[in-house]
Amino acid sequence: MKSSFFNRDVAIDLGTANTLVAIKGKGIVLNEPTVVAQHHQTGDIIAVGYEAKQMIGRSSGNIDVIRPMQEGVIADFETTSTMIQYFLNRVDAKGFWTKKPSVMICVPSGVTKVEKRAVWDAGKQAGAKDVFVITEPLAAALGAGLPVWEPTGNMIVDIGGGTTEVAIVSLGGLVTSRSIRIAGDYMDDQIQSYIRKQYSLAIGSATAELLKIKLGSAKYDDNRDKMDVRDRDIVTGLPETVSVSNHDMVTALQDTVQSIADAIMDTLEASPPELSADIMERGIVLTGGGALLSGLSSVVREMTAIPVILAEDPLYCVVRGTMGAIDQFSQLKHITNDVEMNM
Ligand SMILES: Nc1ncnc2c1ncn2[C@@H]1O[C@H](COP(=O)(O)OP(=O)(O)OP(=O)(O)O)[C@@H](O)[C@H]1O
Repeated sequence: MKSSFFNRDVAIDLGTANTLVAIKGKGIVLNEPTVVAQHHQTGDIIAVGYEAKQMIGRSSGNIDVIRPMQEGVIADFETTSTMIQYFLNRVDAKGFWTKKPSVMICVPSGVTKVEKRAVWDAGKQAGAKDVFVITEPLAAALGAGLPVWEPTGNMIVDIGGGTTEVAIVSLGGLVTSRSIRIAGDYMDDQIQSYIRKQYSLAIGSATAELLKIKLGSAKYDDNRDKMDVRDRDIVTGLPETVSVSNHDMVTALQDTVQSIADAIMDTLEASPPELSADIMERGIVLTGGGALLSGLSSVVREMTAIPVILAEDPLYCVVRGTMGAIDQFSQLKHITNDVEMNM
């Protein structure tokens, strides 16, 4: 059923690590890191997105490089709001709409009413006609193509940058959900502290992320090459090169993987027996960038004894589902609080 509310529809996935913007009929038109660089004294915006991410760890005292979303919550209201406006204006500059668009923004499930309101204000200030807010697990489930409308339990596990959101969806709404602050950023932190402890080397978060993506896995993989990492030795203070192996990565990441499996089991235990029986049969669907960690699906399958399916294009499920929620808005607004409009 199509809604008549929207003219030139825009979907925004406001993620801890990345912000994506999609336009109906055009697809994803913007995909940038959720990072803003500001002048320390004046607060003027110097760079947003990729340009700002390059400045992390490299800026002078005059520039603050901020990640305004952290651990699934809006850590910096004003900067988040300015960033949304900046991204919308940038998309608008490409001339995608002549009339004011309607915007559906996806936010982490942990955000408060006040934070939702701030997001809503930002959309309005950027020139949106109507602003709608949807919570992340529902968007992820829609984007992964789960049959959310059916009277059957579907489990979605969205492993993003700041949070892992585990939810059971049935009949168009979240029946039960859990959000833990253990996801991609936490994996990077674990890698940084492992390398510091094991090799006395202080590496930055960007290097840790690179190690995770290129060498990391949830289980040992002897086919992976080692990777040389050069940074500052914390004892001598001099530059040093160490050779990091896949075994190092698995050891560094094992607690994170265990925590994700525990969150899945806790959510299952809290769900009505009929729904958990559905999930045990149908399986768990993984979305989000963190789900791309090599071998994660099979390790979670071993730990939970439930089939695990990695969604197609896990990094794009949330924005795809946010766009899908626009089409299904008339249905959603009657049955769930996970989609709200015009606060
Ligand atoms: N191939 C990969 N292997 C492991 N991790 C990856 C891979 N590709 C991306 N990631 C990680 O995925 C995370 C970003 O995922 P995503 O864009 O889904 O998060 P987000 O939506 O911004 O965050 P959140 O959902 O917490 O708000 C980052 O931590 C990134 O390092």
